[in-house]
Amino acid sequence: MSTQTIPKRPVVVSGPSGTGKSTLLKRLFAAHPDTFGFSVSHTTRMPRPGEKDGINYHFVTREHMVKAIANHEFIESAEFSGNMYGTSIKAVKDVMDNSKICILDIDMQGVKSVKQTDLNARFVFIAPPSPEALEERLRKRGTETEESIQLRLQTARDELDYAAVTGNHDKIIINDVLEDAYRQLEDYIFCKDAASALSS
Ligand SMILES: Nc1ncnc2c1ncn2[C@@H]1O[C@H](COP(=O)(O)OP(=O)(O)OP(=O)(O)O)[C@@H](O)[C@H]1O
Repeated sequence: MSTQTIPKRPVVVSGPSGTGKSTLLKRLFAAHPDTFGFSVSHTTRMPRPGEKDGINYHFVTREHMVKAIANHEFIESAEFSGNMYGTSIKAVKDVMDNSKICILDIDMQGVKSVKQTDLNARFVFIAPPSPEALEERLRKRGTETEESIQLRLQTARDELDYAAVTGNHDKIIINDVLEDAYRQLEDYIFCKDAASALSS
């Protein structure tokens, strides 16, 4: 690795479900174990035995979370089985303060939301080689029902339309051959390609 300073700007990685984000990120984290940090999410659910506040989650009341969301303190939030979960802007800043690059694997709404903040993030979109390949990956993964696959493919169309607009992302990587896509991601994050040199 060169001595060039790597920007600590958060990197937002988005793309349709099944396009390979988790696969690429898992590899990135394994290859660079000390470079990246994760933002600690908030939740209104009770801590499970052994879970620590501020480590596993920021455990907060529903009242606190509702107020903070109304106050635009959150990038994204959602409700699952009666509990609220979300990522706050401060949680991302905490990662930066710790001299780590925060990677945010979020959806299109999350991307738009990050753009409204002062996080000065870089935006990477992971695209499938084709809609057919995306469908095949979702089916092969074997984690979704037919209904869920259809929903994901429908959402993918909107995400691809959004990504087709110049300027919405700083870097678009087509995840066809995994090895090639991984190299492009790594090069972009570590500023070894032209696009990142311009945007950092
Ligand atoms: N370049 C590739 N070629 C073929 N298959 C791939 C490639 N990249 C990932 N896959 C496979 O595609 C499937 C979907 O990948 P993955 O789970 O990483 O997607 P994701 O974008 O993280 O999805 P989600 O948003 O739903 O979490 C996995 O089974 C993975 O092994």
